[in-house]
Amino acid sequence: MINLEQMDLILEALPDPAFILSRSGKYVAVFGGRDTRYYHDGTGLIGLYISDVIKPEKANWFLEQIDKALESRKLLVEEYELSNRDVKGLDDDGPKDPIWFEGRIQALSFLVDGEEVVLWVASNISERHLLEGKLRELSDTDQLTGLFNRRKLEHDLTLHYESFVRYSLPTSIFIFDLDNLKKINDTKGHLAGDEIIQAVANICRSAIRKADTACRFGGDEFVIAMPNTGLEQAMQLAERLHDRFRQELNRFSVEDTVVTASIGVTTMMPEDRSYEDTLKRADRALYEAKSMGKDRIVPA
Ligand SMILES: Nc1nc2c(ncn2[C@@H]2O[C@H](COP(=O)(O)OP(=O)(O)OP(=O)(O)O)[C@@H](O)[C@H]2O)c(=O)[nH]1
Repeated sequence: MINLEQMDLILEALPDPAFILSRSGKYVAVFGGRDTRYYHDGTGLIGLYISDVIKPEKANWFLEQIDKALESRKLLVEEYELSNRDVKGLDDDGPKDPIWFEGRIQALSFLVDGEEVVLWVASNISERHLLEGKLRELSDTDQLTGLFNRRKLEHDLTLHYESFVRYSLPTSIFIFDLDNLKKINDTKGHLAGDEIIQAVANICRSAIRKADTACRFGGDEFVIAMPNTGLEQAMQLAERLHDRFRQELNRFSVEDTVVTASIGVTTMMPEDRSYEDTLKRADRALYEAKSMGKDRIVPA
């Protein structure tokens, strides 16, 4: 049998800190989480209230989670970021960078000073969080150019289409395809072609706003999605981009062959049943630009 003294030692040896918190946010007790490579010592918080030590917005979030766990009586699992600078009264020993925590919050079946309480176990998941972020970035990114890939474009367009349906916020789209890349590949080699594709990506990156999604759609085809942008404004941006391609891709010319871009431009319209309809219209405009002799912009 484990005696009370041993129970205390077990609680102190818990790898992750376990807080007992009251409904009003009082730190009633803190156990475990003693390794300063992972955690700051939380014992100085005992007797204080969350709202005394954490800024109001974050403190409110903590209080809401306590409420939720007390109401549901079920295990609540939440991820959050916190640094020792966010919490008054913690000492400097412990990780310097903000920590990502997974909080596991469970209502307890007794009162402390007449108040309901929860057990809040806070596990440091910073490494996992970082890895997840890197994986997300990799799965959204085109390797050659660093632009977004088709998967990310489709994700963003789904959200933009919802905004369009709900709030009539228009999203415009360019779809463009390089002209004559095959000739450069065939005469100067595939690496020269890669360099052109990268140069195009750099131009796109420097021309777009933060909210826009520039994506390599495949091969020598690119798409830019611009939320909150109508057709007229999109046409102006397309002209500007097209001019820059003309100026900056000139240096890759081979004999009389110049790499240019054919661009189809459109915007979401009420008859579009999904973002795919918008993309298809832009693609038809691109096809028209190609068949009219390339190196031009066609709106649809
Ligand atoms: N170097 C390089 N070439 C690529 C890459 N992806 C696609 N291409 C080439 O891009 C060309 C695309 O085909 P097309 O669009 O028919 O070729 P194009 O000469 O641009 O023809 P037009 O669009 O009609 O002007 C093919 O030659 C592909 O091999 C890539 O990642 N690197």
